[in-house]
Amino acid sequence: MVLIAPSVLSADFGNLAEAVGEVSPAADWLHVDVMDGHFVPNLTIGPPVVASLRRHSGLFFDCHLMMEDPGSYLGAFAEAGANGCTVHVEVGRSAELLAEARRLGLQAGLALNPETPLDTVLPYLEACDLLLVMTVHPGFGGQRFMAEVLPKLAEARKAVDERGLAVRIEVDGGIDEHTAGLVARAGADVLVAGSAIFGRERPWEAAQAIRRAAEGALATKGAS
Ligand SMILES: O=C(CO)[C@@H](O)[C@H](O)COP(=O)(O)O
Repeated sequence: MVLIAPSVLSADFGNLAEAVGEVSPAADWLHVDVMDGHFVPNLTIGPPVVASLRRHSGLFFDCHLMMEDPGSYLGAFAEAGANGCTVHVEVGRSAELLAEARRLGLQAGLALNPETPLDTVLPYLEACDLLLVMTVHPGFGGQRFMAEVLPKLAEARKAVDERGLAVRIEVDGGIDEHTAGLVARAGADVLVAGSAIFGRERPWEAAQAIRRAAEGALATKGAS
């Protein structure tokens, strides 16, 4: 089953609760992009905004911490109502951060950038609930999908399945109704999309189109 996670990065920040409410019937999770201006050259939102949104939404909040020091904030995100927090393998201390996330009752995610080899996350798979394979360089919405990441995504799926793990594999960046089938076939089961949902006139329908494209590709894969 494929989960669709609209990314709030492309939503109207002045009207966030309404934007989230509008897309919710077609969303499984809400992807919350947290950027610190250091790990990535952009600044977005933090725990107070998550806490405010929590009062308006019952969705699973999937917080992607693009931060150099996520460990200092995991507790604040848990307190604010996050359900899952994903940290980047590139910042180090992965074992410690994943264990801390789980200790706080969060689903623990580990992300890797497009140029980061899969080997860097393999030692931590058992400590993860989610592996986030970035399909753009993190920091901004609306970038081009990097098809060169597809072999790494397929390798990640193979590693998770060979170990018999229930780790979800999420993709983020450039996902739309054209790329959804590619990533679903390569093994992704959580699809994050920002501009292809919130950037469209009818976000709810756009999310459904992405879901249909992913499920259609999986059905064809099953039949072939
Ligand atoms: O983490 C990020 C960007 O760093 C994302 O979650 C973006 O929000 C995805 O945006 P689109 O590529 O779907 O427009």
